Amino acid sequence: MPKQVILGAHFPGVNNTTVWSDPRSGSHIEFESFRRFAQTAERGRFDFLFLAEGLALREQRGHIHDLDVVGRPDTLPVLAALAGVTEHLGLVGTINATFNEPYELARQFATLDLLSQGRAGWNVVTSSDAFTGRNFRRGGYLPREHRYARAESQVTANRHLWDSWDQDAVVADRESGQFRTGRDGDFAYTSHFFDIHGTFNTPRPTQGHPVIFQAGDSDDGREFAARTADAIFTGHGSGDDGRAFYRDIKGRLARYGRDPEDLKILPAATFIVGSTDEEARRISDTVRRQQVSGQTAQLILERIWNRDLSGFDPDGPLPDIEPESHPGALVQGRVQHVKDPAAEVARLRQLAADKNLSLREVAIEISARQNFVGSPETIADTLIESVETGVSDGYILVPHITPGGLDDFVDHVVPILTQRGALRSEYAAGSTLRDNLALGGARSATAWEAGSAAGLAELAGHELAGHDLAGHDVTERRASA
Ligand SMILES: Cc1cc2nc3c(=O)[nH]c(=O)nc-3n(C[C@H](O)[C@H](O)[C@H](O)COP(=O)(O)O)c2cc1C
Repeated sequence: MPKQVILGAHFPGVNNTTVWSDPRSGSHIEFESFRRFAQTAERGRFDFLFLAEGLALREQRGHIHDLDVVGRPDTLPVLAALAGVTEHLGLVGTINATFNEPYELARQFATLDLLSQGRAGWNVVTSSDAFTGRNFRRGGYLPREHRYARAESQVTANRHLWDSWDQDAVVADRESGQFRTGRDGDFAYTSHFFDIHGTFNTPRPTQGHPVIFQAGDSDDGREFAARTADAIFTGHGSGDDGRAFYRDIKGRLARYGRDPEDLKILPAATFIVGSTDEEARRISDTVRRQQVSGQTAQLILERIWNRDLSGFDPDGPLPDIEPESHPGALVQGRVQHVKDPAAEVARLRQLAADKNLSLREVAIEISARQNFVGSPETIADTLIESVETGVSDGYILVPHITPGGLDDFVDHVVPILTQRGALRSEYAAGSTLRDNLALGGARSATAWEAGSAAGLAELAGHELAGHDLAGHDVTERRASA
């Protein structure tokens, strides 16, 4: 039997992947789109649906990105509504750890977990810049390197809150008149970032703790995941790059007393299903042109040039001006910046010369590439092989058409995955998201903290001695915060 392929379905909302003009594309805010998408994922016996979070409308040249305006309704109400129209599907939402308070988040995720009977997951992100922070009363709160320290403290505080009630504390026995037993919701948690104590007012989540995801690629982000998360959402999804990321992350776990299976690695993946490989390739070429209009091509290259390229003809050659080395304020609200613009521009010029490409064709070439393109058999085999050979533990699929694009995968690829034994033929009765991901029971907050402390002590004595360790030195953080 092959290993099970974990499958998530990402409703992308705002994204250059999305071909909003396709007749099968629907609204990205009306509930009907989410309902249809979620029920399709459940028909395919996926593990979970996944939502990202956008806290600021991204800007380029001072203008907001058009798709942003319609694309990202608030995560938790959408997931709560979906809990009512699905039965088995996990509901994973991205919520930042920087601008929220533990008490409110613990209540929200406990409630989602209880409403959905154990299907909640939290993708913990930190967000990355003051541009996002200015929407909150704290402005550009927290230097980047301290955000993971807050995130870790945030998750730990949430775990203490979830642990404050016993699982079976509420008995509501009419005969005996006893309403509750067990622990009483008292909690106390103090760190550099929080000092909270009181009585938690929401019963323990069905899963004990909702499943914790992480997304963020720096060394601090990876260590945070190794210490704290049950799953990682990543862009490293194919070939040697995926394998290197997988090895790197799984290799960090032992230090914190964890096994490789305790943290699932789930890259984002786009797909194009055709009746043959050849047909899929043809569709893929068309989709890539749809995804990258002339104007989008200019925007994509501006992120590399860090300069206004609106005066350059998308169907003409690459701009003959040199890039600015620093991103400056041209692009706001995007997490990925090009590390060495001059080197990247040189690479693109070579690419354009080798293949005789226009500005737009270069943009198409370097972006919007679909991960899985082929017949249903080809895609199923590639997925299975990726999981068998240590590229990932599964994928979070991002259809380029929402909500209609997931049907191609569910109707054609899922039956083959099931037939090959790589995907469940039905959900196990009463299974939670944690069960479906084979994560085992939730560890207590105290057990997580002990694992982290032991690993951090070991780290401090080893290769990272002298490194900031995401600001774990409380004295230092106090001084600079
Ligand atoms: C695959 C991936 C998905 C992400 N999704 C989101 C998101 O939905 N919302 C958000 O605010 N940040 C998101 N982030 C950004 C991270 O929260 C983080 O702020 C950023 O990557 C900077 O951290 P890093 O230096 O560790 O990568 C994502 C990052 C990655 C790598």
